[in-house]
Amino acid sequence: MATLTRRAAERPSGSYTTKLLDGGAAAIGAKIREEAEELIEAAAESGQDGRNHTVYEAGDLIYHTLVMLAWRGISLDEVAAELARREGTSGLAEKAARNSDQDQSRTQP
Ligand SMILES: N=c1c2ncn([C@@H]3O[C@H](COP(=O)(O)OP(=O)(O)OP(=O)(O)O)[C@@H](O)[C@H]3O)c2ncn1[C@@H]1O[C@H](COP(=O)(O)O)[C@@H](O)[C@H]1O
Repeated sequence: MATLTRRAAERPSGSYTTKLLDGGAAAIGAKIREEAEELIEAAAESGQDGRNHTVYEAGDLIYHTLVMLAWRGISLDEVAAELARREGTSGLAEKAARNSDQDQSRTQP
């Protein structure tokens, strides 16, 4: 992440990360979408080869996600704080609370 933050500030030529950063959210987002698809496909593959492939594609997806954060000037600490804020709240409970908030705002004038 420190390397990617430096790339975002300095934009050296000959860097793949610089090329992505210069393409902005659209270019980085397209790679994230592509790598997410590849991760899903790899995870469905069986055996040790499928496992290794999944690790490889997860690395690609995480790298491109980190590039998006660097492009937005967001640190990993900020994401860690968001995850810490969620700690202990089940996704099901969080979703139920959100749906109940939406129902209330629909019934209130
Ligand atoms: N961790 C990574 C990393 N993971 C994946 N990739 C690149 O992400 C791309 C993945 O895209 P694909 O698999 O689709 O490969 P491709 O078809 O060649 O890619 P496209 O031309 O279609 O974009 C490949 O070019 C990989 O080399 C990465 N590139 C860089 N890093 C890290 O970022 C650092 C800085 O890299 P540079 O900015 O390029 O010097 C490196 O030292 C690494 O630590």
